[in-house]
Amino acid sequence: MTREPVIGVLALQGDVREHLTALAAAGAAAGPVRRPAELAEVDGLVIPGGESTTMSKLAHLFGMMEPLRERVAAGMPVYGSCAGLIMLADKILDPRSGQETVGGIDMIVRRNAFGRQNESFEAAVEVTGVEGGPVEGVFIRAPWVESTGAGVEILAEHGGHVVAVRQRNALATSFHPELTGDHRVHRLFTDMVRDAR
Ligand SMILES: NC(=O)CC[C@H](N)C(=O)O
Repeated sequence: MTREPVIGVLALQGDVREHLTALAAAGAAAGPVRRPAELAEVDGLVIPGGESTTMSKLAHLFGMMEPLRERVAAGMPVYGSCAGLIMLADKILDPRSGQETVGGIDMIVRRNAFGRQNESFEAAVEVTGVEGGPVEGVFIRAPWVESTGAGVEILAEHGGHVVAVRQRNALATSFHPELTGDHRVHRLFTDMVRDAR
């Protein structure tokens, strides 16, 4: 018997509850992760949207930065949306001073690239690997991917900018599928976690 995959949501800051709901709808057992011991228990992890500068600070404070780096480097499936995408970038073009990332995707990202809070928008985005038509992309002070290394698969673009990528075990989107009630991206990630076990 195979149990359902256990997927954590990094719960230091950001829209944790929405991801937990989407993961449950996608068929995963989902729970919040704040401590290294909780991280050790999960098969995969979502890093939510929020504010990457704050999340980075809290990850240090909670002793999570190194454990996160280790597990991502060891192949744990991980999905980051918006601020989570920034956390998975090997490099930020315009980091706040002292801002660090977990890394895992060979890309350079630009924070707040699509504009400020009041320039947030929604757009239909065709995502490679997501069947059944475009997803409704919710972009809130969203980053874009400025450049990618050779091992990075580009899954989606919007307005000529890369907004979804995958490299090995790491998936990331500039937008927030957890806010739409469409669980196809979470299902894609849940399948990645299932395949990795
Ligand atoms: N909605 C979001 O996650 C915004 C991300 C935010 N601009 C950051 O730099 O972290």
